[in-house]
Amino acid sequence: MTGTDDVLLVHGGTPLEGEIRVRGAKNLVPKAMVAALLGSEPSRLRNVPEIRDVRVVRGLLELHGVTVSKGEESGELVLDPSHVESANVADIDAHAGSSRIPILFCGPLLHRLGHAFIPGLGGCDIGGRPVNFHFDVLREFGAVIEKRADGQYLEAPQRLRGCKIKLPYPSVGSTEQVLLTAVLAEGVTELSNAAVEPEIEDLICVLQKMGAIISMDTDRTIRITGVDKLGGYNHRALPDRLEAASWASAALATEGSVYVRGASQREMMTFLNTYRKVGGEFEVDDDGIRFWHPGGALKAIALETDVHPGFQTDWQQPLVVALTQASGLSIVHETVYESRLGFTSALNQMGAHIQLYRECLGGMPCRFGQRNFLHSAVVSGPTKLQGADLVIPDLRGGFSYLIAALAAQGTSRVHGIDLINRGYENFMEKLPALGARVELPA
Ligand SMILES: CC(=O)N[C@H]1[C@@H](OP(=O)(O)OP(=O)(O)OC[C@H]2O[C@@H](n3ccc(=O)[nH]c3=O)[C@H](O)[C@@H]2O)O[C@H](CO)[C@@H](O)[C@@H]1O
Ligand SMILES: C=C(OP(=O)(O)O)C(=O)O
Repeated sequence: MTGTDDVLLVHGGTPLEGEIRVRGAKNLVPKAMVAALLGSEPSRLRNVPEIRDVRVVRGLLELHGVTVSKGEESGELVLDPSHVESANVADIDAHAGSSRIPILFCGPLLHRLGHAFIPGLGGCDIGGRPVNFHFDVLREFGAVIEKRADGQYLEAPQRLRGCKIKLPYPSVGSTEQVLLTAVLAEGVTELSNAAVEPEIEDLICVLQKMGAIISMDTDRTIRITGVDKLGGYNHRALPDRLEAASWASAALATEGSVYVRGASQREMMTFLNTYRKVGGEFEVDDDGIRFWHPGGALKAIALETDVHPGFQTDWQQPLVVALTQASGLSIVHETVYESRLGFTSALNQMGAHIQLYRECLGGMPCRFGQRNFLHSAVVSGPTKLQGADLVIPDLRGGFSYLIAALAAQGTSRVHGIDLINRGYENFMEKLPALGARVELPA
């Protein structure tokens, strides 16, 4: 989608009503695809959504000699890593800036080839997003890393060795980096202060199916005993709890009712508690969750994002739009990314009252408190929103703008909607299916 195709006209004021389906998680599927590189046999991944991050990783895997084909069922990929050693990676630069996943190729490529080249990373612009933890842990395993103008060049002069690591912060990507590297390293790796997001547990399930030996303690410690060889896996990806929560927030902000087929309660417990506190209702059944606005006033809340099992940061932006419709003052403290509240200035242009603060307004001071980042917000509501011209800043901010435009009176022009394809499967079909009045400009 380019040019005017990348603009969506949203005519607001209609509640979202109906049913949509979510498939496998954006934050698991691409990583499970990378894990296939570690195997000596083909892997089968099911419940794969058609989103851009999956296409990007597919392209990178193919460049590295992995054959990726459709399986028998819809949403199934078969990944065959038999020819990785003979791959030609001359075109890898074309993938620079496309997503954050290339950094996770380090361990698997070092094991298979003894070297790896990682082009510049992409991902959402919601903070500095350094990768220092990743390279620090890879050095602990014995990798040698050289920064070049076009990316990072890594070598493993000998087989990588298991090690004892403590992450400075429970980073999701760094935990996955350790897992994907330690499973084939020599000896035992002990990772403390690890992230324990549901997508990480699902990645551990994938690796265990391949033959890895991984145990998790209750204190964020993960122990991995390296093995000499891994096989393939057959795995159904866990559902996307982030997309599910986005549709739930859209139902609340537009005073609608949306059944999210595929949504799973277990991974959404913290979100569901918060949803209930705001005044949203939900009903869980075996196939999904229905979310709705029961009528009457929504309630203001205090919200702090955190690592799992806290309130996931990717849930924050869509829910903030619903908080503009709650009565009273809501407080939002973003503790995972230092710049994830910038999207609120456009909401203010639409009529919201959101004031940002440098101080930690949550219960606990966070890493950003003394560092001049506008990472807390006070949302005063309820406020009527008016349609506006909006430019999408990042993935969740983009979906939040769609929600705001749907909740607003009048028409909004939303620019840059292609970015939403990174993580929301078929959202252009799902919106009208829920009764949203959206159109591409003539
Ligand atoms: C593709 C994917 O799965 N993306 C998710 C992943 O991102 P990602 O894995 O990039 O996020 P991390 O958990 O690593 O980042 C968390 C915090 O750690 C910091 N940090 C991280 C690595 C590092 O080397 N140095 C460092 O300082 C980051 O700047 C950030 O402040 O987890 C985030 C937190 O749940 C989610 O918002 C993203 O949707
Ligand atoms: C921040 C996100 O993703 P990424 O890490 O891929 O940029 C997200 O999914 O909201």
